[in-house]
Amino acid sequence: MKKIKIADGIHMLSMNVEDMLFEGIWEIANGVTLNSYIVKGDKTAIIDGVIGWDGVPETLYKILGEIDVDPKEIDYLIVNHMEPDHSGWIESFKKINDDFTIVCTDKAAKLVTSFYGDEENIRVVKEGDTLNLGKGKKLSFHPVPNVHWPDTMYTYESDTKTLFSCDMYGAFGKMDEHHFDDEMTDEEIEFFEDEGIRYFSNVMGTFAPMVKKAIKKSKELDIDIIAPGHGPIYRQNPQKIMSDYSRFCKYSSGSGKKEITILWGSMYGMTKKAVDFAETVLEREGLKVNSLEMPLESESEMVATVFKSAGVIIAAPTYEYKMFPPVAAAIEELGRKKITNKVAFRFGSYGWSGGAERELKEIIERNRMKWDFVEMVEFEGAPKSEDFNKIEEGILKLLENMKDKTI
Ligand SMILES: Cc1cc2nc3c(=O)[nH]c(=O)nc-3n(C[C@H](O)[C@H](O)[C@H](O)COP(=O)(O)O)c2cc1C
Repeated sequence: MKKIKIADGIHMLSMNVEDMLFEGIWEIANGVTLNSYIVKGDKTAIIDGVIGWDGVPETLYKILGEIDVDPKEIDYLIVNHMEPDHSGWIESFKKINDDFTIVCTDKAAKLVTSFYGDEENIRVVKEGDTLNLGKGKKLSFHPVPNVHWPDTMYTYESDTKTLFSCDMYGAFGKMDEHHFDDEMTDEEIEFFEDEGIRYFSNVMGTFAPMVKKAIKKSKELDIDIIAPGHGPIYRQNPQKIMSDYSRFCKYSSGSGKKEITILWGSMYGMTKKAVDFAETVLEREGLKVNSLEMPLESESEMVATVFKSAGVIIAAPTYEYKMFPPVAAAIEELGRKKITNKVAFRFGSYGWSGGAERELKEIIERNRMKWDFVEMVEFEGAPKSEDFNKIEEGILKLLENMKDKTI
């Protein structure tokens, strides 16, 4: 765990986490940070904690000592969001300090009690409530429900104009030496933008309508610094992460980069022959192609890659009268993440009956995904030259339809 000074009286405590599945599902190939914040006036508040994946709370208490904060003298725990990656240390904290007040929304208060037992000292806050810590440090609270649980809120510090945004404006990706946007190289900025896409699509995407409202709410505050619960701090250009998040909301509802993702699977290489052909057509047309072979690709990467692409090709054969299961499961997952309105094209091989196409339509319909497919191509066994012609036609039509979706 590291301590990073943000301003007089405000520190970030940050730790890198790797080799685990985020939310028990998402492979985090490049790790993730958990950020906690200390605001010290006459009184001391800790905004979100970190769970015990790195010897926390012991490492947390040690590092607090290094910035002259005695954990026993922390007055307020500001719980922006009760998800245990931020609040999981409260139980240990209670063992060393029995005189503190938890500050949170009414929905979080209920969760604090059900997760960590009856708490007497909870101060429930509503929109605009304030907490004066002294020495110019004044916090205000701004609920942003369903970003990403119902309990979530922003905490804003008016002296330094810092927004502690918790999961909002977060990104995957561990931080090494650089923690602020102005310290980062262009490569690091790009890295965190990509990791932001992966984080958003995996964790926040389902809640895109509420994220839009939260962006609006943050724009109403006078912000110099955005300090999220995961990922870098934005102090040079906090507008960047706000506009990135606005764009990510648009990816959720069908727009994307000028890229095509081919989401495919093949048992004996028949559909793969057509995938290889599609790739040559797309390369000829100058498109960036992301090829995701299922089930070899991680779910995290699959969701993120489809999410950010303006066009999608599904390539899968028939298997037991339905679609090849790993591809069908991937599309179900995209449906759960509410990735809607993509323009798409599908082709695949079958032996005698077909059935993949019917299941695909059923999944798209049931999940209300509203994907707009150009005419699908099914071929018997290996693809023949007339099948390749139809596939090429489908791709060219897809590229045409993609034009309005590319941002
Ligand atoms: C386990 C298994 C189940 C299959 N079920 C069906 C089926 O229900 N209907 C059908 O038309 N073809 C079925 N097939 C045939 C495949 O769709 C066909 O072999 C196709 O060419 C496979 O394409 P691929 O090599 O890209 O996987 C099945 C094949 C396998 C191996």
